[in-house]
Amino acid sequence: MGEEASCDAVSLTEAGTNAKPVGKEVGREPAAAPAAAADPRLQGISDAIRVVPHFPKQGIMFNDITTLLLRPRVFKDAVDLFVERYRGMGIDAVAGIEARGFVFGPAIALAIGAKFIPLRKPRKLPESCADTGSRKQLLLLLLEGEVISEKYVLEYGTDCLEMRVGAIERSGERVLVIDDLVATGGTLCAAIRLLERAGADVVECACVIGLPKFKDLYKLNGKPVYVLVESRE
Ligand SMILES: O=P(O)(O)OC[C@H]1O[C@H](OP(=O)(O)OP(=O)(O)O)[C@H](O)[C@@H]1O
Ligand SMILES: Nc1ncnc2[nH]cnc12
Repeated sequence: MGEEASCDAVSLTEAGTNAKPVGKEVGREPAAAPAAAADPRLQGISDAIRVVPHFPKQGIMFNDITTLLLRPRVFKDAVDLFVERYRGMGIDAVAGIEARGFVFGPAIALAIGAKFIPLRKPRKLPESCADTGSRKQLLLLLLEGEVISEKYVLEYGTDCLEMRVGAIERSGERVLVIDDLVATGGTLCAAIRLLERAGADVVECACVIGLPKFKDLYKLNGKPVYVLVESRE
């Protein structure tokens, strides 16, 4: 198992406001100027996201990606931008966060030749249960099917993510975490903690959208977050 992650989402009271660059890492300085920064596909992606005020709670500007999904050209552009960045980086697995990370993660995983690991909301993953076979077979089955959980706080509530430990098949597998959006970073923190507990090496987190008011405020155990566009709120 990996070391305990030092991972903190921001508290909502720390949030300020910020500008709106695109196609870049947040949460740590990029090693080089982002190649995607001037990519014309980014404007189309930004334009295709609907911003809904006061959903699901008063004061939240909700970034809705379902409008982007209705435009296949733009949807493909978003997937392609990630594929172009991560192809050839020796990524073994793409871990997608339920639910919206499941929309982008599998397409990216298939295109870069990686396996897909679903990080699920509570009580969706079956734990192994066996009443036949040898003691050794039973033990292996239970270990392989073990499900681990991490609770977290996000922009508008609390939740929990779960993963099957056996999805990481050898220590040090290189994993990319995918979601549609990073706000406080609470969800990504929980994802990193789960993967590291299972022995993975989390290379980077990648989201279509970043909320600028939270960037630079969260610590994700030193892991960078790459976002395509910043919210227009
Ligand atoms: O950075 P954070 O403050 O943690 O927030 C980001 C998370 O919030 C949204 O998911 P949500 O929990 O609403 O779940 P859903 O995708 O099932 O709607 C979004 O898809 C991210 O997973
Ligand atoms: N503002 C927001 N829009 C969409 N999803 C979110 N998850 C957390 N904050 C969000």
